[in-house]
Amino acid sequence: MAERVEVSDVSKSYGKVHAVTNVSCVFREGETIALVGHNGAGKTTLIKLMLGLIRPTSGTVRVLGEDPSAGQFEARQRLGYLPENVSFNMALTGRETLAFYARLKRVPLDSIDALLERVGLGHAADRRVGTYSKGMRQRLGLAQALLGRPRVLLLDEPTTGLDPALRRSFYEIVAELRADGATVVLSSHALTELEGKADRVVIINRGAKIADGTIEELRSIANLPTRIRVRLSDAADSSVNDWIGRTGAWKRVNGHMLEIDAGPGEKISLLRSAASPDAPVTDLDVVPPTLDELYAHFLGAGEAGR
Ligand SMILES: Nc1ncnc2c1ncn2[C@@H]1O[C@H](COP(=O)(O)OP(=O)(O)OP(=O)(O)O)[C@@H](O)[C@H]1O
Repeated sequence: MAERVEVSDVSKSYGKVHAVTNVSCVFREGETIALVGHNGAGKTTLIKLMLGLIRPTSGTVRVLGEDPSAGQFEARQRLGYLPENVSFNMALTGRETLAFYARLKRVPLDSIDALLERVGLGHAADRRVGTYSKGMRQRLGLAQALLGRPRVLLLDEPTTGLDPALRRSFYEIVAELRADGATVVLSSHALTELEGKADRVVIINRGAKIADGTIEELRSIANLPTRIRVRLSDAADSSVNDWIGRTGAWKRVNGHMLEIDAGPGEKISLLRSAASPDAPVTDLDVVPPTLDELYAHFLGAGEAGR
C-alpha cells in the first residue's frame, strides 16, 4: 500500500511549549487512523503540520510525496480537512458555501449537489447556514472536506456535536472513503467511540506518541486481565469454598456471584475449571478490558516512562 503521510521524527515548539516531540508515523492508502489524546496532547498541532499550515521545528513531514509547507504544494487539492470548529459565513446558503470552497480548490461546481445529498443536506441546500443546527454545520464541513475526492482526509474531532444517528451516518461515509482507498485520520478524545471504525490507533500524550497499532495489537501489548464472572449454583454449599480454594483467587461480588481478573496466561485454565461438570457454577460471563481501560493503561505507562 502506498505511503500517503510520512511524519519523521517531528517536533514542534511554540516558544517554551513543546506541542509535539519526536513523533514518527506513516499512514498508508486505504487506512483509517484514529489519533487519540487528551486536550492539549498535540493532535491539532500534528494535523496542522500535515496540512502545512505550520512548519516543524525539527524533522520532516511528507504528504502525498510532497512537503505540505512548501509554497507550491500541488497535492493540496487531494487533501481534505475538517477543522475542530467549523465556521462559515452565516449569510451564505449551504450550496453557495460549497461553491465558494469548490472554486478555491478548483473543483467542478457540478459535484456540489451530489455532495450535499451525500451528507444529508440536500433538502437544506438553499437555506442560509445561519439557520443550520450545529450537526448540519458539521456535515457541511464534512462536505467541504470531501470536495475533489481527496486521497488524504484530516478530520479534527469530527463527531463533536453529532447525535448518535448522525454519528452513524458519518462513520458510514468514512467506511465508503476507506473502501475507495482514501487515507482518513480522525482525531478524538475518546478511544471507545472508535472501536470498529479505525484500522489503527495512534495515542498521543503530552506531544509524544505512546502507542501505535490495531486495537488487537494494543490489547496484546497491554496484556490487561480479562474479568471472568460466575454465578454460583448454591452459594451456601460447602463445596463452593472447596472449589474456590482449588481454582484461584475469586472475589465475592455478592452472595451468589464471584469474579476474578484473569491474566492472559491463566484465562483458559480458569475458564475450563469454571465450565467443568464439578464446578458449582450455573452461568458465566467473560468481560474483556474496555477501551477506556486500554487507553488509561497506555497513558499511565507513558507517564511512568517520563
Ligand atoms: N499557536 C500556539 N501557541 C502556543 N501554544 C500552542 C499553540 N497551539 C497549540 N499550543 C499548545 O500546544 C499544545 C498542544 O495543543 P494542540 O491544540 O495540538 O492539542 P490537541 O491535542 O489538539 O488538544 P484539544 O483536544 O484540546 O484540541 C497545548 O499545550 C497548546 O496549548
